[in-house]
Amino acid sequence: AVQHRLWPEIDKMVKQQVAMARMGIGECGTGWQLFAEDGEMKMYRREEEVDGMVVDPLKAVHVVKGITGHEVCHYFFSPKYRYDWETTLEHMTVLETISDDTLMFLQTHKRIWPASQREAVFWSHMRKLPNDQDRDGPDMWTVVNNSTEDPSHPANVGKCVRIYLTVCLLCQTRVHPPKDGTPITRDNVSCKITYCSVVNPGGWAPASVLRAVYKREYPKFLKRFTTYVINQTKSKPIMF
Ligand SMILES: O=S(=O)(CCO)c1ccc(-c2ccc(C3CCCC3)c([C@@H]3C[C@@H]3c3ccccn3)c2)cc1
Repeated sequence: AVQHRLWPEIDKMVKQQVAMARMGIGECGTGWQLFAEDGEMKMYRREEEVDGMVVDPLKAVHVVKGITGHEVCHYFFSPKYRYDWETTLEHMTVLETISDDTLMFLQTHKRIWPASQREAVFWSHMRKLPNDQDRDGPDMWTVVNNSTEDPSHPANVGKCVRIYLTVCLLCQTRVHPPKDGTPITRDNVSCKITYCSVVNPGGWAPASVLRAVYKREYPKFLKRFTTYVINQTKSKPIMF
């Protein structure tokens, strides 16, 4: 099949983001602060500014029982579920279906006073990754979202300020087979989730407001999304 113009960028970005997501917090350089904790979920951020704008990188690690990495990535990637779990979303459009595992989105997010409303144009790619550490261990799944230009949707022409984001959701399924050899149920699976994101707000927004928004919204987002996947999958066959 003919390669899509974005494919080389997508492939390079996915490999780079997954390599970073797999690194422990200690290996990710200094300056990470644990800013939220809820049971198994630990959320870190680093305070960073670009041209006076807050672009604090975020890294969250979470372990959720009863769901698999494939399921987590499926519900994160598919547009048809997004309004169910993404509370700051005002509008979402699929601009282009690049392939069955790669989409281009336009999203507008609810305005966060006093900042002006934001929008994002990004490609989103879902991929199963060989578990190169442990050959017979379960595979890993990832979704990478990365802002891109779209000639038919130039930045900052309307009322919305264009943000620039890079997001990586990396999922590692763990299976604890029952001792008595009975079939695997959801009690025997769990998923280690690593969520990394860098959001450049694209235009000035008060640092104190943005940091307060990040502190409030990110823990809420990950909790709400993982709870959503648990509820969507509990009565369905396990998707490995
Ligand atoms: O993981 S995703 O790819 C899922 C697809 O939707 C994604 C997550 C988050 C965003 C996002 C976009 C804008 C903003 C702000 C920046 C200035 C004013 C609006 C925020 C702020 C951080 C707060 C936030 C955090 C978490 C969830 C939603 N909101 C987040 C975009 C995409």
